[in-house]
Amino acid sequence: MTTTENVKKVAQVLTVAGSDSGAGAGIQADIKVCAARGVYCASVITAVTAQNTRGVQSVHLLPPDFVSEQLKSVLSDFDFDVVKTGMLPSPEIVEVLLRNLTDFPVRALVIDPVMVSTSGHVLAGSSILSIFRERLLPIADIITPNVKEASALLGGIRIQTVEDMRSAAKSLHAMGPRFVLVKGGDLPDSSESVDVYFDGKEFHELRSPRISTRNTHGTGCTLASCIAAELAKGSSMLSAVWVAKRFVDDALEYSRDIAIGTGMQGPFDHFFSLKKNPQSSRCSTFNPDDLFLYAVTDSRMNKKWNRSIVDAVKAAIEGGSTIIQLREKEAETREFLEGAKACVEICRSNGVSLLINDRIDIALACDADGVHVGQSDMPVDLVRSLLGPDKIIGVSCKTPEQAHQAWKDGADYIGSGGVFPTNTKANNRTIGLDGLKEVCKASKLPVVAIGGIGISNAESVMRIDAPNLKGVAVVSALFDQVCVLTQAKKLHKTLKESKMEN
Ligand SMILES: Cc1ncc(COP(=O)(O)OP(=O)(O)O)c(N)n1
Ligand SMILES: Cc1nc(C(=O)O)sc1CCOP(=O)(O)O
Ligand SMILES: [Mg+2]
Repeated sequence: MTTTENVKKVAQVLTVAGSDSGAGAGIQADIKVCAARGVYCASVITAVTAQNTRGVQSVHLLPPDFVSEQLKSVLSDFDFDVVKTGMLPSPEIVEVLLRNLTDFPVRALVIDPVMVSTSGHVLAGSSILSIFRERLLPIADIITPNVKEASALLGGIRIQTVEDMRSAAKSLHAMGPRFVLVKGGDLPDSSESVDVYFDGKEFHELRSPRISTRNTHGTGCTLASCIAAELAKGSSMLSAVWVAKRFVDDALEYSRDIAIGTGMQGPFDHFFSLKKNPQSSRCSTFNPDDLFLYAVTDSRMNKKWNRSIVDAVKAAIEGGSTIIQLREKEAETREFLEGAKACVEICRSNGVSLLINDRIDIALACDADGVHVGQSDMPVDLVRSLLGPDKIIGVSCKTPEQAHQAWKDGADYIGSGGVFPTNTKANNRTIGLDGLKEVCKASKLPVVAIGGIGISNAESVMRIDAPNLKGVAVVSALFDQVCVLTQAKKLHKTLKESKMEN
């Protein structure tokens, strides 16, 4: 028996779904992803499937009364933050779910309208469509259909383009859910995986490179459960959706070549983050192309222009910045932490990574995506051991020796400068374009150039012949300006043009 004084609240999800004997999808995937995201997951089983990596051999529906028994057991006992549904194979089972949700109201409901398995087996037929449309969708916080499921829910309309996905998302939103995510993984002929998110007012297209692997069984269940897990921890909806998309991409990337089973639909590894080796092919959320337009904030400039850190970051992202670093040299710890937490939320909602300059403590406290450290800050190997394998670590290097060490220590990227003289950082040694080239040549790591860079000279930087030079990091060119948004847009355009010319 626990007393109320010493209880520690644990984020909790309930999944109501089918069992997959191969453990790639269904209940088994849901429990794994929640565990990987640090969330407790209870399970109510609606059906038991006999399936493996070759397909679904047989499906056994549990009696609705017994599904109801399970729902009552857990809903009357646990304090769920989110209920997530997967395979709801009959109208009777949907009916008992609805009844239990009336008896035990929940805070958030994530509906993954599972209808057909990856192998093409029907898991819930057309008989469930009307109860879904009329009773379940109107109470959902988010629904996550793929294009086939979206089409079925909308009476069989054709969905073949991103434009079709947008109008499908709008029509589904009109049926009542607060948010809609139409997953475009099945769209033909695309090098990208594009998901369309609609909140009733705005659309967001969530894009990522398509990962070529046979190990995709369970991606839908994983995505929906990861959204549920992030919501349970307190994320906003858009931020939860971005985190879930990145989680699935990272898991697929890590599991690209694993071999489990002999069929065409292999499972992937939900616990990849426990296994990654910092020295080798780490596949954190870091994409080197994110270094393209790297915005570094400055507390003095924000003060001078009477701008909050949040407004500065919002404008930089809207203008096309692809990664943000909070470099608040003069901020008090408490004020910095509050600003950093708000910026983490904004960045997550826009799929942009947020790093903290120097302050490992702040990065840990606000769950930032990583840190940037210099040669006189905490050593990279120690930062890695404090932050773990998933976080992004950047390190400043002025020499080939430092660049070589950065890779050995497990950094993700190098910031190299000052390329040109700067007024932003006192007594900074300028290394010039030649110094930048030497650093790039000495390392396998991606490099971002920094120091005195702006619209007038960004092209000369991007033109140096170094494939691992990924972009420019700027402070005053964005933040010591009347309008951050306008300057970010202009710089983004200049960078894009010089990239196309290369
Ligand atoms: C992207 C990037 N590159 C270099 C730096 C400089 O870091 P550091 O040498 O630690 O100097 P301070 O920024 O702490 O003054 C950076 N911040 N970002
Ligand atoms: C923070 C920082 N680091 C540098 C380095 O050489 O490592 S130069 C620099 C300041 C960059 O500011 P601006 O874009 O205003 O010149
Ligand atoms: Mg530093």
